[in-house]
Amino acid sequence: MNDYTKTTVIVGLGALGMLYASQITAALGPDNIYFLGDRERIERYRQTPFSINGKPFSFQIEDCTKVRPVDFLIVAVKYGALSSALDTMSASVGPDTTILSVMNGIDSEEIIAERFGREKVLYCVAQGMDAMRFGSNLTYTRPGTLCLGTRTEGQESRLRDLTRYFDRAGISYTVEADIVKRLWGKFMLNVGINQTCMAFETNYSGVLAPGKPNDALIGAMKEVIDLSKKEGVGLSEADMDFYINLIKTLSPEGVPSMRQDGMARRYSEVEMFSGAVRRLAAKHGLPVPVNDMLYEKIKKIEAAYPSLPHES
Ligand SMILES: NC(=O)C1=CN([C@@H]2O[C@H](COP(=O)(O)OP(=O)(O)OC[C@H]3O[C@@H](n4cnc5c(N)ncnc54)[C@H](OP(=O)(O)O)[C@@H]3O)[C@@H](O)[C@H]2O)C=CC1
Ligand SMILES: CC(C)(CO)C(=O)C(=O)O
Repeated sequence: MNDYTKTTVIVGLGALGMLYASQITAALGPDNIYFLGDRERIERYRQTPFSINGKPFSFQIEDCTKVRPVDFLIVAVKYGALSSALDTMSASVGPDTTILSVMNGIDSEEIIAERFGREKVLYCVAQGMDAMRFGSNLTYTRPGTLCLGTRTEGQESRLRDLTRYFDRAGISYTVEADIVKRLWGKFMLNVGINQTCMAFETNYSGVLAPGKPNDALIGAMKEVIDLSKKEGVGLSEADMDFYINLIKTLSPEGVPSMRQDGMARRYSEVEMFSGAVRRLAAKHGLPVPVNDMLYEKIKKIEAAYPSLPHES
């Protein structure tokens, strides 16, 4: 089978799902890429006009119960939806399927590996994109990069197959020597920027300027540096500066995915960020007051949502 006929399936028709589907379709055509849905989603999506940068976006969607195992599977849902996504994707996973999670946080790969087998899961960190989804409309100017790596012996050929496919699909990637450090570096950024933008209801310029949000950004990231040392990962302030500089390359009016959730009154990934920091910090007896403050602020915002919103 050549790389043009490899089949890719995406779980999560949101910001990143649309971003990668459109890139793959533009390079390789629409035939071998589709989204997975249950009956309700398929019906709902058929009645919804989707767009990317103002242009209509069309896509294939298949009933998740009626599909066969595929070559590549991209998991692109929010943290709260991961457990349902595992059910959605189960018929698409066979012994040769390679699974990639573009989710933020430090544990989605572990959760997926527990269900489907660790040999199938390559590690991935999605960074540098300025994707913003409001409703069914995605805008972006920077598609970012997927940082890839392995943590299980014997995955070299899976990684080689994937990078060959990405070369043809025009998806930017790097292969990381230390994927755990990369995962934690991005986690540190999200714990800072995503939570601060949501908690203070602001955008990148509001967080980067001197003031309380900026203090929270730096404080929350420094707590992750301390935690990373306890966990044997060893992030440094140089890593923090690298990630803050990355945010400075994005549009000052832009907002991260978590603030997009807040604006749409969707429950956020707070458990994947300060929730995880607090759980790990408790294990080490490490105080994390900035993350405690952000956690409480975000929970309070969510508690004031008018009614249970739909996930999208
Ligand atoms: N947006 C960004 O710029 C970046 C995001 N990330 C991370 O990537 C992950 C995805 O984020 P993002 O793309 O923004 O998320 P979105 O909220 O834009 O999209 C997630 C989509 O998943 C769908 N979904 C939920 N459950 C299921 C299911 N069981 N089966 C099929 N579809 C499902 C939802 O659709 P429905 O409406 O039908 O429920 C929703 O549209 C997150 O972990 C985020 O932190 C990482 C880097 C950048
Ligand atoms: C920090 C950022 C914007 C990186 O692209 C991100 O990961 C997010 O929006 O969740």
